[in-house]
Amino acid sequence: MITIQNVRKTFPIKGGEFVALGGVDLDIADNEFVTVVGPSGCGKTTVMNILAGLETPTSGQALVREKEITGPGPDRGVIFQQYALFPWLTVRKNVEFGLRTAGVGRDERRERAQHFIDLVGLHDFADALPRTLSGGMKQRCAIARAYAVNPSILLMDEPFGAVDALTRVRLQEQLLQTWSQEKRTVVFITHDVDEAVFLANRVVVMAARPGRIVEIVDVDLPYPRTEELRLSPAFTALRNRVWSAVYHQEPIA
Ligand SMILES: Nc1ncnc2c1ncn2[C@@H]1O[C@H](COP(=O)(O)OP(=O)(O)OP(=O)(O)O)[C@@H](O)[C@H]1O
Repeated sequence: MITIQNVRKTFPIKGGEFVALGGVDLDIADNEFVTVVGPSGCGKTTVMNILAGLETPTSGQALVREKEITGPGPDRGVIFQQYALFPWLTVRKNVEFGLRTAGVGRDERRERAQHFIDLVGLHDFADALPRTLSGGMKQRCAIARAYAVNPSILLMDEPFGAVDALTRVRLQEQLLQTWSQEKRTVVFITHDVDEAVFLANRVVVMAARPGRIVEIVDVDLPYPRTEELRLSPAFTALRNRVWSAVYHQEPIA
């Protein structure tokens, strides 16, 4: 369970302070898939950085299982838009990396890495170097690497932002397949309204100046989410609702 309680975050700027988050409250249940969508600068990455333990709130609290987040930890895996793979290591070695750091023995490392490499569909590329992989494959490798250390929470900041539209759709389906087999709590940031609705149990819509939550939309659609579902009236209705919440935000005085 993640609890965000009245979190404010300000940054000093010339002549005062900039309010990046002006009081954010959110509870996320274990194994829930939450997406966060909103215009540029509304504070999505700031929320993520606070959950990752890379930033601290100016006031308010962020907690995991009732314990205040005080820094990064193995209970939270972070996946960014840039792949952040080690270019000199093969897929397998990249996935094993965190396990090695955690002191997991060789055989178990192998086994766990192989499990997640298979799960993200990179079986045939386990011994390939990142530069020989497509963008989508690199991102699947990053997902396998995050999963391998067995965090209960995955924090994903625009992970599919750098790939083409078709690959993006495939990656969404792949991620949901992985998640349905290995449930984790996922907080997933995106600019893409379709992606936000397709993936989530709940879509959190944020607005800027100050960064805040303006609406939370329950996505009451069954998993597995399929292409057919993506084209259904129920999906379109939810997508339109989220779209309106994002793009028809009242400018505030
Ligand atoms: N270190 C900092 N110093 C000053 N301002 C900052 C700092 N970090 C973030 N901000 C400001 O806080 C606001 C929120 O930034 P954040 O990166 O969280 O937004 P975002 O919603 O993730 O945006 P985008 O979608 O463009 O990535 C922005 O206006 C940004 O300029």
